Amino acid sequence: MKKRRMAVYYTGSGFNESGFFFLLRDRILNNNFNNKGHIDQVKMVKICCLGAGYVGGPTMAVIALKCPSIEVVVVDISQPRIAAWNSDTLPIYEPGLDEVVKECRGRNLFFSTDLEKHVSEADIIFVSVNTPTKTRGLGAGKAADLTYWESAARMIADVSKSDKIVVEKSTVPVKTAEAIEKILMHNSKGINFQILSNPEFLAEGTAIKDLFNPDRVLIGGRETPAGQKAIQALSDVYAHWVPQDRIIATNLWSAELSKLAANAFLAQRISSVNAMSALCEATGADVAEVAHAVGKDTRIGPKFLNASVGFGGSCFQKDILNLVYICECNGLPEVANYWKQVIKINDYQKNRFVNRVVSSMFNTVSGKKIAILGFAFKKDTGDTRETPAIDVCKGLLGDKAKISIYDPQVTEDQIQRDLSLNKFEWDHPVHLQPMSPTTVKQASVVWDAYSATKDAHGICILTEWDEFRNLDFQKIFDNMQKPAFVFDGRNIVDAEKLREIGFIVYSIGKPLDSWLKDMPAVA
Ligand SMILES: NC(=O)C1=CN([C@@H]2O[C@H](COP(=O)(O)OP(=O)(O)OC[C@H]3O[C@@H](n4cnc5c(N)ncnc54)[C@H](O)[C@@H]3O)[C@@H](O)[C@H]2O)C=CC1
Ligand SMILES: O=C(O)[C@H]1O[C@H](OP(=O)(O)OP(=O)(O)OC[C@H]2O[C@@H](n3ccc(=O)[nH]c3=O)[C@H](O)[C@@H]2O)[C@H](O)[C@@H](O)[C@@H]1O
Repeated sequence: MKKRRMAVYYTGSGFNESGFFFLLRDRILNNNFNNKGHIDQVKMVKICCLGAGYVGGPTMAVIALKCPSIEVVVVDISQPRIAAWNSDTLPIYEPGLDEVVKECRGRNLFFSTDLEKHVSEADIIFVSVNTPTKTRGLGAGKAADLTYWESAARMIADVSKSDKIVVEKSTVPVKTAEAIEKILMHNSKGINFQILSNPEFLAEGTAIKDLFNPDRVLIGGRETPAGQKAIQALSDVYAHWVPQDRIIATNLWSAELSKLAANAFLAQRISSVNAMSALCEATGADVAEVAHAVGKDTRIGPKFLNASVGFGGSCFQKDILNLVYICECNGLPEVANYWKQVIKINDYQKNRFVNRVVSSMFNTVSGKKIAILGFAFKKDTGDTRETPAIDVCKGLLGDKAKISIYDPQVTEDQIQRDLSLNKFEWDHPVHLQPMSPTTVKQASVVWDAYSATKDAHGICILTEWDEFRNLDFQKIFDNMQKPAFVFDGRNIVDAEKLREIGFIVYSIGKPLDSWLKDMPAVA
């Protein structure tokens, strides 16, 4: 069967476009034929990924682990990031990642800054670069900034000497593939490029687990024979470990839009439960009980219904803003406003939390020490992009609090940077961000929860790190100013036990402490 295909598509000194994808497919499946139809020495398929970040790094490490016959090179314009990937201290913290990288690095997984060499040698190029929210010009504050994507596409066009499959791994606006195609084809010198959309659904903190066992792998491509063959070639990579029924093929635009839709639906669930949490506090209902009862309906399901201080992370807000912009550009203002509301409720939830802290503490936190436990946007990651902790800290600093921050994975430098950067600046490659942002003097960063809480008037729990559940709260209470407050933005502490110790406790969406009931309404 494979011999016959090769005989049909292999055309002497070169390939037509279908021939390239068949050869690629055969190589992925590890059968290589020369032009006489004999098996050649195996020439490895080469994958190159542009962007060694939270997505590029773990995704490529798992492909390398699961496909030993494929050479995977991850390249980046940031030299320090590549140096870190080649060191014992990887640039991102992700459970299980060290083990995967250690097993493959130097075998069939490589990290390099030599973009042009590896792009020109690759058969499949993943592009996993930043797609931040635009801060200036048309669509500022909403549209995706495709600067990094465009420069990656131009470089691919410039250095390529052979046919390539170019895979959109970054989250991009619908129809980006069309723009990328234009850039690639314009300079193609007769080279055949096939663009695929293969959005990534991993969540940070569980990236390796998600990549090992994805709910689905989505591959969108052109509905032409060459497009379909490119889809097949990429599915063959994933088929090394992902069951066939979880690999979904669609057209390009469905794949691009599905990624934005999935993030919008997930964020919408959180805003829905957070909106309910405000009503629970007003009525005496308990949001955990409501979420449990609602989630028991199999049509709704139990996941992603934890009320919180607000969602964070690099993508939910960015991708919804992008979706809103696309709706507006397509003349759909009602649809745009519908999704905008998800962000508005998230902002409301963060403001509500800050107002609750300030109003509970006699309407001022000026000069008071507030301990911040957790700064990352969720547990098991050191990532702080768009973390609700930034807004909460800025809100408290705005009311002149002194804040003392502890997070097990986030460095002081990162926290200071986050508190001084302007909105959306954080989402550009690190080496292009402002070099030395001004230090926020009212904020200090310490290395354990007990130092953070010593002499504090209140504690805000902003990340659900497991270690915060098991703190010695009696010891903490003894070392705090009185009355001592705990504001639990993640509902992880046992409020009743803390009240027995003497704390005044606020938990999101739970019946209010009698102290808080008399406080002015918050919004
Ligand atoms: N972080 C996450 O959990 C997820 C992110 N995504 C999407 O994946 C994309 C990447 O996200 P992250 O990995 O989190 O970003 P990141 O900021 O961690 O990594 C992006 C990397 O691309 C590099 N880069 C920028 N321009 C480049 C170029 N022209 N050539 C080579 N490298 C270049 C940067 O230096 C940076 O290291 C974004 O579109 C994001 O929306 C999708 C799913 C999950
Ligand atoms: O495109 C992306 O970047 C990714 O965005 C999210 O992943 P991530 O942001 O890493 O983490 P999530 O677990 O989704 O949490 C996002 C935020 O929502 C919060 N959250 C989550 C769940 C919940 O019930 N309540 C809640 O407040 C988390 O604390 C966190 O701040 C999606 O879950 C991934 O599928 C997607 O690939």
